[in-house]
Amino acid sequence: MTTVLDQIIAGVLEDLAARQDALPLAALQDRVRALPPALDAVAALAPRPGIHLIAEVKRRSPSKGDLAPIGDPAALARAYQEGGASVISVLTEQRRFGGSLADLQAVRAAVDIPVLRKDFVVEDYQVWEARAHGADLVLLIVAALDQERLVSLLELTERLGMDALVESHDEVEAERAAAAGARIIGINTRDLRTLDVDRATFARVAPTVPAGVLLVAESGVRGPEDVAEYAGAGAGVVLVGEALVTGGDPVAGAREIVQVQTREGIRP
Ligand SMILES: O=C(O)c1ccccc1NCC(=O)[C@H](O)[C@H](O)COP(=O)(O)O
Repeated sequence: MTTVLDQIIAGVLEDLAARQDALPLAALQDRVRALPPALDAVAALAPRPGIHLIAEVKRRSPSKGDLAPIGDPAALARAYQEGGASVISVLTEQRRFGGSLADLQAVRAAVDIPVLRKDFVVEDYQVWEARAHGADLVLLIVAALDQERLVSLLELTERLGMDALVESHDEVEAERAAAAGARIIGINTRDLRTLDVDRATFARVAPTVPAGVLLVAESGVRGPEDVAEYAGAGAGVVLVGEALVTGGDPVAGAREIVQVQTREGIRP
């Protein structure tokens, strides 16, 4: 059966082929070599008494359709940074999420904290492309990659001085992420088959992630109570999209999240 993920990746690969025709890998690599080093996302997300926020620039989604008209992604990212975000996530997938590499580049130029390229990365070219447009880390979705590909993409990010947020949806995927050597593991509580969010997934899967790995709770945050729930189950980082772009005041929205009082849950 074809899943939503399969359909998204099919579109991503078509668009990727067009970009590869327009700009061969060697030329892309030359651009990357001329850049300053990537920022250190692991350091930016290091455990602390409070929660870290990865704030997302998200225009549209398969589950919700149009979320918000984001006229100026750079201004939105600056607002997130002002509100206390530690990392900015930029959805660059075009067909389903309305994002672009231009959004990524604009955000990179606007903030001085690490920037995540959030996309459906399956080819080396996309990692080089992410770095060329200023990303410091990329999303690698375990469900989209066999283990060999996951390991080799992770190695490429390291060679480029980048980090990866390795996303899992269940215990088996979290184990694969850890076995691949991921230093940042996300547990996405949105089921990729149904697109439904079940926040309880985080508390179920989190204990299977080894100590010392940065643990990110992804999706489904509606407000501070959900952040507190994820933090209580061990998340040191939350990734939030919809609630921030639809909330009306991104500075206040980000601030409200990073000010959530965390207790003993967050892992060292
Ligand atoms: O958001 C979706 O509908 C979606 C569907 C299929 C694959 C991925 C999808 N979202 C990507 C994300 O992981 C979220 O943008 C991110 O976790 C933020 O989620 P939220 O705060 O619930 O907007």
